[in-house]
Amino acid sequence: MNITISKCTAVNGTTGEGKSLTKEERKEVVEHWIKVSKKRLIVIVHVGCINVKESQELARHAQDVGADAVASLPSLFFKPSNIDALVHHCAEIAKSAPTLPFIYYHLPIMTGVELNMEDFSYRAQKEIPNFGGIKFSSKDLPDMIGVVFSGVNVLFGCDEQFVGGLAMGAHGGVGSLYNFMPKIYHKMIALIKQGSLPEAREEQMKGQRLCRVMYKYGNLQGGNVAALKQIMSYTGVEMGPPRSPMRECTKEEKEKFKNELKAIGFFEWL
Ligand SMILES: CC(=O)N[C@@H]([C@@H](O)[C@H](O)[C@H](O)CO)[C@@H](O)CC(=O)C(=O)O
Repeated sequence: MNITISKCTAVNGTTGEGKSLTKEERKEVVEHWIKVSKKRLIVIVHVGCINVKESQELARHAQDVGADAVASLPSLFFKPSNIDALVHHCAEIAKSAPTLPFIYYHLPIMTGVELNMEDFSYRAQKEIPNFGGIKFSSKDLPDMIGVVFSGVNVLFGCDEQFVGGLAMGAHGGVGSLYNFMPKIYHKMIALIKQGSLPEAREEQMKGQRLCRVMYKYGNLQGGNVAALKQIMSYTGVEMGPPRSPMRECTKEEKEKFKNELKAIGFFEWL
């Protein structure tokens, strides 16, 4: 069993954050990540857009500049209403970067597209020659285990449920908490591998404590990404302000936020 976790920003290049960026900015971010990663990191470029042409352009760009894989959400306004439409949409994007694995990015809470991923997996393996797996950011673990048994790679994306995801067969994780508390998540992997479930749960509870504070400020700021950026700044990595419709914390909020993180022990987990 080879389980890995990945820092979301490092691996996806243009995901959570990237959804607020223009196409040109996204290309710039990708080029920069590829330059600084110098092949030490796997760079998976998220290319989901509101229309397929722009996704194809970003996929081509990712392939041209040396990315390792592309990933895409479904189309975000005209949403695929059935598996046929989703497979077709993914195939259209995947064929624009034919030498790279294509990963479908299943994030129903944000996209509203909640099709059965087990059914999708069987179809995608047959119909998308470079299909490489699913980033599974849904809490529907029964659906996830179906994907695992279809033979498809699963990168799990619900950080507050990582232990559950691993227990159900996820092969790795891509998420936002790994940006600032990777040690805790590496520990979860090690504990699961050695069969120490109670200890793994202890570590998972830290993730849950973090999420409860993060959601509170994410709600105030108009989105979790804004709160996640704020947490990054407490670890010494300044990410700049979030983009509209999210907002930065006020000075008082920043102080309170930091104190609440201190109270749960966050700074000892780094
Ligand atoms: C809905 C959402 O934003 N999910 C996050 C999680 O990492 C999430 O922040 C974490 O599980 C806490 O809820 C990722 O799966 C999403 C992500 O990696 C991305 O948008 O690129």
